[in-house]
Amino acid sequence: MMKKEYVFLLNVILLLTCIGCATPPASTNLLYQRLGGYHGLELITNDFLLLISRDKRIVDHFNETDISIFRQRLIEHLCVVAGGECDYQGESMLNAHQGLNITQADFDVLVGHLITAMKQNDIPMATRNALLARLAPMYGDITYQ
Ligand code: HEM
Repeated sequence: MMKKEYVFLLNVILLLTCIGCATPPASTNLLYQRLGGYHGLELITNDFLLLISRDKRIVDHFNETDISIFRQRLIEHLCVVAGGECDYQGESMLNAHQGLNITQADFDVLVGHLITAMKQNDIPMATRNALLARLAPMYGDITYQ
């Protein structure tokens, strides 16, 4: 494993020691609930970050990233996208990814890891696809053309 990947992985592992610290916001939304609610999204995001940390094709994009903050923003963002009552405090997808030179291939790799993370948490295909359908329109804002 390369040093940068190792550091990223170490950060993720350290972070996972604090799982369950946040208070889950209440929500009645169906997709959000089908994803396991706030705790379900925490588990999916943890697995998602581990998969990213082990993937040398994309891990370098996150060299400067504070994994703890990134994890929290990801959970909040997925929560809002799924219709949960979270307060997303991050940037728009356009602002967050502008200038990062994210290719369409990078996007596909990352989405593949999200699918794997959902599978690892026993999220059924219909639910996985429902979330992906809500993320797909962000494609143009995240990748550079
Ligand atoms: C469906 C696709 C994606 C979603 C939903 C997503 C979501 C997010 C969110 C919520 C943030 C946090 C923004 C903030 O802190 O203000 C973020 C930041 C970021 N994303 Fe993405 N992203 C996606 C695709 C990608 C891809 C394909 C890459 C590169 C392989 C990528 C790399 C980054 C990086 C480097 C940051 C900045 C992290 C930092 O603060 O250092 N993202 N993304």
